[in-house]
Amino acid sequence: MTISLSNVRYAYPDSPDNIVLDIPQWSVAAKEQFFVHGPSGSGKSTLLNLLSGMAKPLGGELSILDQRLDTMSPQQRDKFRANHIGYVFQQFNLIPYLNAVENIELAAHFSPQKHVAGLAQEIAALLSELNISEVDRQKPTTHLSVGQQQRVAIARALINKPELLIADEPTSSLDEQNRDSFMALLMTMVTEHNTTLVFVSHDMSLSRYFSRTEELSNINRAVEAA
Ligand SMILES: Nc1ncnc2c1ncn2[C@@H]1O[C@H](COP(=O)(O)OP(=O)(O)OP(=O)(O)O)[C@@H](O)[C@H]1O
Repeated sequence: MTISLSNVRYAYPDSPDNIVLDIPQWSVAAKEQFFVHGPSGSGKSTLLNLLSGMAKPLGGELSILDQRLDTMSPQQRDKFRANHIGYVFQQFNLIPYLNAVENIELAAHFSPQKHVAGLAQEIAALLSELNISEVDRQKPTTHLSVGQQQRVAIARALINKPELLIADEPTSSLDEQNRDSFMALLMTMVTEHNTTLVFVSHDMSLSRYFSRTEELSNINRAVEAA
């Protein structure tokens, strides 16, 4: 299993009585493309924070790639994330004044052992695969179209060859056409790279792209109690 949760509970430190997540059992197999659906405030981003090691469960067992995140120190979780997990965010979070290559180099910097042979060639290959021209690679990313920024964000998420890719509503600010092309490209890339994908959104229409779909309320007991 790429992801395995058992009796995982979480509350934010400033509201310890408000249990946001209480997940008895949940798992995602390697190379699965998993869609987690839920309304605003249901805990989707919180779940992703736990999976990526940015937050630590209050209790229970949380394993990613057969390693227990819940017993790691914050530093160990940071290192684990850099080495094994890619992230695509809602607003892509590219650094606007850096160009595409520099944005990707920065991500690669946090996982140096994955790039023993030619980082520049790896970036060039990925950007070619994603159809970002030589000229566009040199522009600050604010000067790129939304569609181009999406593709740079995918390249940045994949440069460290993560076994697990996490996507947090990356289509929420896109029009229908951009959304469809982003989804098609994302699915092609994760299939080609044998990446496990966990994608959260409130937009149920996206479920058609995925091999598995789950309502967060079906795995999270805290929702019923709320
Ligand atoms: N930093 C925080 N401190 C305290 N409570 C928080 C914090 N972040 C989120 N919450 C609470 O946790 C619950 C789940 O929030 P979360 O952001 O995970 O939901 P979501 O499903 O991702 O929502 P959205 O679709 O609107 O992004 C909400 O009740 C929210 O108020």
